[in-house]
Amino acid sequence: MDSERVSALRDSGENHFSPRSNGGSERTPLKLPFIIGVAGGTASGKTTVCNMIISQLHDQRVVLVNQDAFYRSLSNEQLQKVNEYNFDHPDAFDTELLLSCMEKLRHGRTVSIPNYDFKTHKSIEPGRMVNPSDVIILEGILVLHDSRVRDLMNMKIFVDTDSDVRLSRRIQRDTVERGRNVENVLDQYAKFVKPSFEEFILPSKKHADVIIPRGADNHVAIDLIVQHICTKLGQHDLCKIYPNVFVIHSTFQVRYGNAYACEGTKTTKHDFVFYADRLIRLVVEHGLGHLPFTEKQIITPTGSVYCGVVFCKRLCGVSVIRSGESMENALRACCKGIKIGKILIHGEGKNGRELIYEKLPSDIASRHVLLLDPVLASGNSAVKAISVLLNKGVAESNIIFLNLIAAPEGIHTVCKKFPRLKIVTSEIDMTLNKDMHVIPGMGEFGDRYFGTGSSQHHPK
Ligand SMILES: Nc1ncnc2c1ncn2[C@@H]1O[C@H](COP(=O)(O)OP(=O)(O)O)[C@@H](O)[C@H]1O
Ligand SMILES: Nc1ccn([C@@H]2O[C@H](COP(=O)(O)O)[C@@H](O)[C@H]2O)c(=O)n1
Ligand SMILES: [Mg+2]
Repeated sequence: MDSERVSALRDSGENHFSPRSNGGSERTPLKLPFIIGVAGGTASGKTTVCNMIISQLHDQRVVLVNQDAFYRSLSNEQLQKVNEYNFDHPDAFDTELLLSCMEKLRHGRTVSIPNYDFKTHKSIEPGRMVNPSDVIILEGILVLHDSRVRDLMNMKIFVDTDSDVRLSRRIQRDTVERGRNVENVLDQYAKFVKPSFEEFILPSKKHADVIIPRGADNHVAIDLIVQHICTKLGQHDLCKIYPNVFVIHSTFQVRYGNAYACEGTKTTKHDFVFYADRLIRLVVEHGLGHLPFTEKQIITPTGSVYCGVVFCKRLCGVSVIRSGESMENALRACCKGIKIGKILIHGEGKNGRELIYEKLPSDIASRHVLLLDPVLASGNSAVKAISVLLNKGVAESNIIFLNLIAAPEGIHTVCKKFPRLKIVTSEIDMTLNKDMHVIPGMGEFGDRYFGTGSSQHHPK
């Protein structure tokens, strides 16, 4: 399999099936599925965690593929000495077959996945027919071990459960479900399971994007993962429709910050400001990366030549009062001496927006503008603010609109009207509620950031 090509496709954001696929066994792979790998030691709760994720992704088409299905069948000779066979070694699996099945599923083809019997140690015919889906979860002790398998994944998870807990669960499970006795389980554990865990499984943890301590008991981690998958499935579509929408790379730092900033009653004003400021800084840095630049060579103190870049100097920030003012400090910290203008817009509901106040640099028409507003909801205020800038002579393509959270409705509104402007955000949320608030959202951002109003601890 050509893993370089796989990475290139993924990096270009080419992902996921169309929700309007034909539903048959051969689907048009307009987009590639979102592939999640779930590894961890035996009985760590991998299967249980996957089933919880699947049940929470109720409105997505999800399929679970178990690495166990790709165990090689034992020959009669091997069966005679089954107690000497290491089922925890990478060679126990037919990884070529796993890769070929995954590649077919990834390209929208139905595949037959073998059925494995833990009592007879053999594959049994017929296999299980698996249809392609929007999300494919590949689960097993060694799914993060082989780099070719890892390269297929958009998200890598390691379920990290205490080894004593795992051993006691394994005894329980294997004596009840896999036809073993306690002595077999303990012998196999000491001879193969534990040493292979240390040699192959534990080292693969470093490849994980997310580590789930305590497995299925960790509801917070599972909720975050489900939210991330939902966001990714929605986000990629919008980024494909509007190539000028950029969602900053969703590291766990970003999700961590968003989790705190979005949390309602438990996050104090102080914590909210801390996490919001971190996210704002990331968005501002990312937004600045979209400015035009020229290359510049300099001589370093060691006399070496360094080839760097110089960004366009004619810049200004414009904050939409009041929430947008929370982003000014981060912009000032990144661009020394930057001019900052302000716009105040009034009006709620469907009756349009009114410009109340503006103070903008007199030469704004010749500048690149970073428009600051942390929440893009319906997009009506943004449209008004952008129109003010355009009326002042700013070129649409010279505007970069920075926000922390954007609703799909706001993105549609802004991007349809202003296709040349860029939007940089840290997260595209699910939708707007009837009060035009972003869901799940952060509540009243200005009140929470500046510590005013009754909603600071009870966001709507
Ligand atoms: N959080 C948990 N609490 C109690 N029992 C659990 C928990 N997670 C898993 N189990 C049980 O432990 C056993 C192993 O879990 P499983 O999900 O099959 O692990 P794995 O797929 O990692 O081998 C199963 O019998 C399962 O029901
Ligand atoms: N015939 C077999 C095949 C595998 N095993 C053990 O299963 C474990 C992997 O499955 P989990 O659900 O626990 O992840 C692995 O540790 C093998 O030792 C087996 O006992 N017999
Ligand atoms: Mg399992």
